[in-house]
Amino acid sequence: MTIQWYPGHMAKATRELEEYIKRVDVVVELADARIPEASRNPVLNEVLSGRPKVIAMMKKDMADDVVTKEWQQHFSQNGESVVLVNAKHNQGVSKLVQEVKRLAKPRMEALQKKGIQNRAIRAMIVGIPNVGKSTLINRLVGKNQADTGDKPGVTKGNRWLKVGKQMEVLDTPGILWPKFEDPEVGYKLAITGAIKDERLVFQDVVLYLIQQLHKRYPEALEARYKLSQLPEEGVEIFEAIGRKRGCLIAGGDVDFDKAAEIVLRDFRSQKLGSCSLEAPMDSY
Ligand SMILES: Nc1nc2c(ncn2[C@@H]2O[C@H](COP(=O)(O)OP(=O)(O)OP(=O)(O)O)[C@@H](O)[C@H]2O)c(=O)[nH]1
Repeated sequence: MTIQWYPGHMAKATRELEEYIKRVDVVVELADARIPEASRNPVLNEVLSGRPKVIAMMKKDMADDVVTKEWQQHFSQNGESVVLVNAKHNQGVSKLVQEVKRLAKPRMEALQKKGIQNRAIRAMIVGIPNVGKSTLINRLVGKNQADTGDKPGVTKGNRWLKVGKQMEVLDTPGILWPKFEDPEVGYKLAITGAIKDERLVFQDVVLYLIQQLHKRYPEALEARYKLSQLPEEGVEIFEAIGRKRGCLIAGGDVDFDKAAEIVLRDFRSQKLGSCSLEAPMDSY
């Protein structure tokens, strides 16, 4: 496993995040619904400075509904506020706005008592790379405002984008660096596209994906690759997929890089269905 994390980088990102959080009333933490645990960073809760937070489980359309419900319950039981979102198709977005307003209420009432009237609620979006931060911000603010922000020369970093009349969102989403001392977390982040699938470990990443699919969704593997009986070991399934798809090198051996590309592409484009890669307690 050669995917590595650079602690200096993370410390800097965390300090920046802390500064931004001081300016907001509510934090919206984006998690990938397929890997709700692996896509979050526990450091966030330590730098909230008392700000309320809602977890938006993004890409809910790509995850297994049953498992997502389990996660929702799990987070709720831990006292976390959760909303399921599919920003691509604008589902759950208004619910998220309602939840931000609900969570902000005590802070807004406190401001009113201090004589600060009619200040919009300020929210910040944070999440790991590729989790859907920009897509959500575009949904929240509407295309026009976001487009303006994209023009060269427009100063970014301190601007608030309007979300209706009562809410604003910081134009710079916070990058929440994933934390992965655990190699499995690294694999999950590579599979979902949060970190680059480095060539060196590419086959390992996809082998892990195949093992997870074998454990959780064997019928999806069988159907997609027309394998009437799945071999027992992940590496054998990997090889069988390669043969079925004609990924061969001279001498008739399987070209695992090519087979890996196919499986990863199929997973990311949901050709294998809506699959979750982790469940609370992992009771599978
Ligand atoms: N299916 C699905 N795709 C989504 C959803 N939200 C975002 N995406 C897709 O995920 C990809 C990444 O989305 P972005 O909004 O660019 O993610 P980001 O967090 O801003 O990414 P970085 O700028 O790399 O940090 C894009 O291809 C989006 O179309 C969703 O709810 N469902």
